Amino acid sequence: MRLIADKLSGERGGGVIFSEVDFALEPCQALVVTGPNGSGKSTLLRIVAGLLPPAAGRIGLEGADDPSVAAASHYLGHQNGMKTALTVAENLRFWCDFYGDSALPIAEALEMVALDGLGHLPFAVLSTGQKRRAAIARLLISRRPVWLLDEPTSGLDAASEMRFAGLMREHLRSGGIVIAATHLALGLEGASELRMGEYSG
Ligand SMILES: Nc1ncnc2c1ncn2[C@@H]1O[C@H](COP(=O)(O)OP(=O)(O)OP(=O)(O)O)[C@@H](O)[C@H]1O
Repeated sequence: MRLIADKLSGERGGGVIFSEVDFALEPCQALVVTGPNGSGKSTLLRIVAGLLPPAAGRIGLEGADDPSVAAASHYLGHQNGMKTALTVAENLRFWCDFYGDSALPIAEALEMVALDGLGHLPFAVLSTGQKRRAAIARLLISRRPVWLLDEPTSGLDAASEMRFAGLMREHLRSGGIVIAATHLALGLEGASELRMGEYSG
């Protein structure tokens, strides 16, 4: 399997944000997307995830049964994607049913993000960093080879950042692919970097 972006352009509100972006990623490889505010990192991730159409170019998986990245990916955006009125465990159960492929029991996923014992709480009462950790647990409950992460460590304390770096490394070791947009170091040695913001029209 190979994830290929070929001459991708992204538009927002009718204006071109970036153009001619190319990359190719194989299992065990990571791409860190950097660049100033507004340079198009989130737009690029949303295009890769299939949430926005590219203005031009192509994104897809070569050598997979389904060439769409959407079916093979977890997308963690700025929003955590959780219902505030449901408990943490109920939210994860929803996502597990949605993905339809249980990789790790919910209790174990919560342990991996150090939220064990908090699954019964309404998502709304968690702290900011705890909410982000619950959203990260969503990546663990079902196996999807491509992780698309937008500022994944936003709100995390140092211990949680280190724990999450370990989870990303484990995902890569087991043949996964990571694309992460970030302003912060993620602890992914050997990742390629795509620097946005050099588009001049
Ligand atoms: N729905 C929209 N309509 C018009 N313009 C938009 C829309 N969404 C985003 N933009 C613009 O597109 C540009 C790229 O935004 P994007 O969120 O992709 O940048 P970013 O690199 O992720 O920024 P940050 O580092 O602040 O998260 C920005 O100038 C933004 O204002």
